[in-house]
Amino acid sequence: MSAAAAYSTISTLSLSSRSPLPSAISLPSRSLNTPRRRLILVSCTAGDGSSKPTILVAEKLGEAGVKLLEGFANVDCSYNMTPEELNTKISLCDALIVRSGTKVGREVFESSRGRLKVVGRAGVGIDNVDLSAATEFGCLVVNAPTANTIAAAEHGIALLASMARNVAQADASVKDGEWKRNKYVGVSLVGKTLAVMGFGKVGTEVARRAKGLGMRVIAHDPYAPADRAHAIGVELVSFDEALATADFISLHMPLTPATNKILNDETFAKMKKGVRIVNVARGGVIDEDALVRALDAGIVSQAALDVFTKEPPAIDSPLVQHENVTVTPHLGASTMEAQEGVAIEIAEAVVGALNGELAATAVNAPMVSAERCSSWLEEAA
Ligand SMILES: NC(=O)C1=CN([C@@H]2O[C@H](COP(=O)(O)OP(=O)(O)OC[C@H]3O[C@@H](n4cnc5c(N)ncnc54)[C@H](O)[C@@H]3O)[C@@H](O)[C@H]2O)C=CC1
Ligand SMILES: O=C(O)C(=O)COP(=O)(O)O
Repeated sequence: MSAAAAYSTISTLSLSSRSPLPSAISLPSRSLNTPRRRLILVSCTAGDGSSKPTILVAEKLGEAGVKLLEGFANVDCSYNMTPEELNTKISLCDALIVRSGTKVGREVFESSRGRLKVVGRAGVGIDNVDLSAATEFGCLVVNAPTANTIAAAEHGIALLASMARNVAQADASVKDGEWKRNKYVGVSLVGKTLAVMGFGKVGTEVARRAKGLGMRVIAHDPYAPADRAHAIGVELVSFDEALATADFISLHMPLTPATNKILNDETFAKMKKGVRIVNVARGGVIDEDALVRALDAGIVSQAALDVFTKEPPAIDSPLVQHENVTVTPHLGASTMEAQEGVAIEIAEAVVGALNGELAATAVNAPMVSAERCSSWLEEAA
């Protein structure tokens, strides 16, 4: 199908025909009488007139994904670039693929001077991409929302169980020549209440697994339907009820202005004394200084953290060094299986978008102007 034909087909589709957008940028629900918003397509040949577009891969991507990209484009895998190197290279690229370690801020779009058409986020969270700048510069942002769900949920459960039994601390102690069986007595999971904060893809899989461990699972999510929760035996509760009831809290919401530092001095004060917290979502959803205070005060007895406001965190961070805190270096999505899946998912999304196909995982498509889109299509025709 030509790009123009594809555009005319797609422009008649409504948002409701697609899988839901990630909640971080969920669109307001539409009444039946509201005009349907149009989806937008990108179509592209190389900006320099050659037949192939150029795709810059800025962080390690699974081999199958790279191969898929190479079948369609010139692929430049340049890992560990400085921001300056990225800004220099970007003006020669039609698409950019990143994970969570690359900040794609306004200056990247400015430096691209209009050539960058697609940013692919090889994972779920798009908080490292400036979506409004992308939209302003007419660049489509796509993510890979499904392939790492299980990996993230499994890591959440791994942290939950290892925190409850002091596995990391006990391991370090034995390796130090100690044998402190009394010091590392843990707590049981069975019969305890777990509050899943953010009952989306990862949260739901964590809830299922926690039920299998004999936990009572409640969830808080302002946008999740109660019947989906009930179907797996989970009760949806208010934010305050979740805080007041939970023995364990597991965070699975995106980082947005609304969730930034959602756990803070005020909300820690509402928690059950001795609560244990797992964070496989984003560091920014917790006020990290407040968490240290809550740990020191015994409000929070333990925390297991995969993500940090600044990654990597400072080596002397009082949070990282706290004896009741277990940390991992943002490993939630890091299984062999998830990384291969994510690589394919993002490569297909980016190639599809550059080809002018419907970008099912676009996170800003409805906000890119139709005029901008039409100009790409004219260029491509
Ligand atoms: N540590 C890691 O390597 C990984 C981290 N993640 C993080 O986990 C997050 C969730 O991933 P998915 O479950 O795939 O996304 P998702 O979009 O399926 O689920 C997120 C859920 O959070 C809910 N939510 C939004 N605002 C909320 C609020 N104020 N309070 C409670 N719930 C709220 C949404 O309604 C949605 O149901 C991602 O945004 C990402 O930041 C995801 C994968 C791997
Ligand atoms: O998918 C996500 O949101 C993640 O946090 C995974 O991040 P990563 O791709 O492993 O840098």
